[in-house]
Amino acid sequence: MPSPKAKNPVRSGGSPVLGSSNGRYEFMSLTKPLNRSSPSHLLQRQGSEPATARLRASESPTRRRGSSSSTGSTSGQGLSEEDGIRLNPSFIRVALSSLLAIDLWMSKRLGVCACEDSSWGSVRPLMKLIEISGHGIPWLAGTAYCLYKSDSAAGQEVMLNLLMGLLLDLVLVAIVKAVVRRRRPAHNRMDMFATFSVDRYSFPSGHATRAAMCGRFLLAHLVLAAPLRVLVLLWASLVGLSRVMLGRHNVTDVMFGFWMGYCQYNLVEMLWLSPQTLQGLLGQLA
Ligand SMILES: CC(C)=CCC/C(C)=C/CC/C(C)=C/COP(=O)(O)O
Repeated sequence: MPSPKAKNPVRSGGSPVLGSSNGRYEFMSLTKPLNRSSPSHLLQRQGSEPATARLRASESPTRRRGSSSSTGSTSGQGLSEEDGIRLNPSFIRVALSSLLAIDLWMSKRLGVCACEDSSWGSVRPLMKLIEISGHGIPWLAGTAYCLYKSDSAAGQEVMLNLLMGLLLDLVLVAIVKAVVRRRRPAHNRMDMFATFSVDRYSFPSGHATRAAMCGRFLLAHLVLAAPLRVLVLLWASLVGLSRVMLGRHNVTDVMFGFWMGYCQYNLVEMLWLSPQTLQGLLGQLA
C-alpha cells in the first residue's frame, strides 16, 4: 500500500521536480542509472548499497525526519519510500516540464504592461488599443457591416465566409479553452471588455487565433498591395505580442493560438461557401 506521504512533492536536495505520474510529482536521481523497478525493489537495492544509502539519508535532515513518519514502508534502515522512488520520466516529459518552466519565466518577464505601475505601464493604453483591434466584436460587427453594404456577389461571398470563419474561431477556441482550462497568468488583471466565461482560461489566445486566421484571410482575399500586406503581418504579430505584454497570456498560449488560427484558415477554405451553396441555403430558408 503506498505511503500517503509519497503523494506530496518532496523538495529536498537532488534533481528538481520533473513531472507527475498518477497526479504525483516525481524525482529522478542524478547519481544513479535509471531503473524501472518498483519502489520496494529499489529499497532492497539501497539496502545492498550501504554507502549510497548513507549518503542519501544524510542529504536532508528534514527528509530524514519525514522518513520516520512513514516507517511502515521503510526498509528498516531509516529510509523512506520516497528515498527509493527513483523515477524515470521519459525524455519528452522532462523536455515538456522544462519548456513549461521557461514559458512561465519568459511570460512573467515579458508581462511589462500588466498594470499601470509595471515597468512599461505607460504603454498599456496602446497595448489595450491593439487588444481591441483583435477582439471578436469589432471583427464580427465590421464583417457583418461590409456584408450588408457589399453590392457585388463576389464581395458578399468573401464577407460571408469571413463571418463564418470568425464564428468558427469563437466556437473552436471556446472548446479548447474549456478542455485545457489553463489559468491566465497570475500577474494578469482581468479588465478585458466583453468576455465569455471560458475567457478566464488562457490556452489558446483567442486574439492570436483570430489574428492569424483573419491575417491569412485578408492576405488571400482582400489585401493585395505589398505595403498593406506588410501592415497586416505587423498587426497580427503585434496582437500576439500585446497579449503577453499585457500579462493576459503565456508565450505558449499565443504561439499555439497563431498555429491554431493558421490551421483554422485551412478549414475555412475547405468549408468555403460558394454562391451556389449560398443560394441553396437561402432558398431553403425562404
Ligand atoms: C456575436 C457574438 C457571439 C459575439 C461575441 C464576441 C466576443 C465577446 C468574443 C470574445 C473575444 C475575447 C475576449 C476573446 C479572448 O481572447 P484571449 O486572447 O484573451 O483568449
